[in-house]
Amino acid sequence: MPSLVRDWFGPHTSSAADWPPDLLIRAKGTVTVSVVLPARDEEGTVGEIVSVIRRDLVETVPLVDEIVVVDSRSTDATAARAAAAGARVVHQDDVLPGLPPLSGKGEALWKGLAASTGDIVVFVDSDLRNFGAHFISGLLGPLLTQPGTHFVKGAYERPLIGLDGVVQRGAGGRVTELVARPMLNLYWPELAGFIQPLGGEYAARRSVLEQVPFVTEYGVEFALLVDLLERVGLDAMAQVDLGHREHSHQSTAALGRMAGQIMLTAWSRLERQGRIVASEAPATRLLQFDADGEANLSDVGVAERPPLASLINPPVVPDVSVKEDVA
Ligand SMILES: O=c1ccn([C@@H]2O[C@H](COP(=O)(O)OP(=O)(O)O[C@H]3O[C@H](CO)[C@@H](O)[C@H](O)[C@H]3O)[C@@H](O)[C@H]2O)c(=O)[nH]1
Ligand SMILES: O=C(O)[C@H](O)COP(=O)(O)O
Repeated sequence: MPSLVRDWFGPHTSSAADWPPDLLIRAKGTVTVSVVLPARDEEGTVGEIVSVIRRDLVETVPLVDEIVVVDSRSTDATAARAAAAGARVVHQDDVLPGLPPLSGKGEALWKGLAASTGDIVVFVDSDLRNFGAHFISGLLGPLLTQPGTHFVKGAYERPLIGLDGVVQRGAGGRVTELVARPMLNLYWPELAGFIQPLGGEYAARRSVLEQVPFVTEYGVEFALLVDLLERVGLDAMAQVDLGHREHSHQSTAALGRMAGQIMLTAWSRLERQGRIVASEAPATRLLQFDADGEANLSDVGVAERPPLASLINPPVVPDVSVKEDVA
């Protein structure tokens, strides 16, 4: 391991087993904790996740003060299932309704940050199939016990589970391995020690989350790592091993679009940091061919919400980059 990463990795990597809830409840004091779950068409999993959080981390040990599900334009029973399980459900486009709506996961998280109140915010995906309370207590450990830690990312083994149910251990996280990890190593090698840079489970202090922009769509995790490195420094960032993680896999074509969004996000940070001077902006169109040779054109452009703290004093108009029209 390069020494820069090795020096960070040991002292900043722990395991969920190091942070049992009954130890954390003593450290919590008056600090409040929100769990925010972005959810687009997750009726099959969101209710169970919310139920486990309520049972284990609200009723058994009062570690979590608020559970907010951000319904991200679902067309199924996601909102009803989440509400029935005891979450407060907000609809993505109803939060800060004066702003023009943007789309995707990053928008759902930013709206979730705006709609929640906890001093610490834990983000958890709603499509997890093996969720346990340790996902949340593990992420809270360093934040509740170490004042200098501001951001904690989950790490795990990620299987790839085929439609036939065959499990390939360690083969999940295809965009992580083929795009995000190489990009981080090339341009932000300090971040190379994060085992799962794109994982959807992470927690941070509100005071810090409100100071950084949120990229929309699937650019949000990559941008948060790069922007938080700049804002709080590597020493304030940590990771916790949460065991293994199973989720719903997207198709290869959908992951191609995710990869495009992440590449554009990386490009935006390189440009902002003055490390590339481009003669023209990259295209945001992605042309993909299916098995029958049919061409499909998508827009993989990402937009950006400004730091939430900047909205307290208007201008209320967000810093939104306009997506290219692919029609
Ligand atoms: O428009 C959207 C798209 C997704 N989601 C939710 O976001 C979570 C993650 O989305 P998913 O489509 O399952 O992403 P993955 O294929 O699992 O992508 C991985 O990589 C992404 C890019 O970093 C991360 O955002 C994800 O959290 C991470 O799991 C799920 O709860 C979704 O319901 C929304 O709320 N709105
Ligand atoms: O994080 C990733 O790389 C993407 O979510 C893809 O994950 P998967 O290969 O496990 O579907």
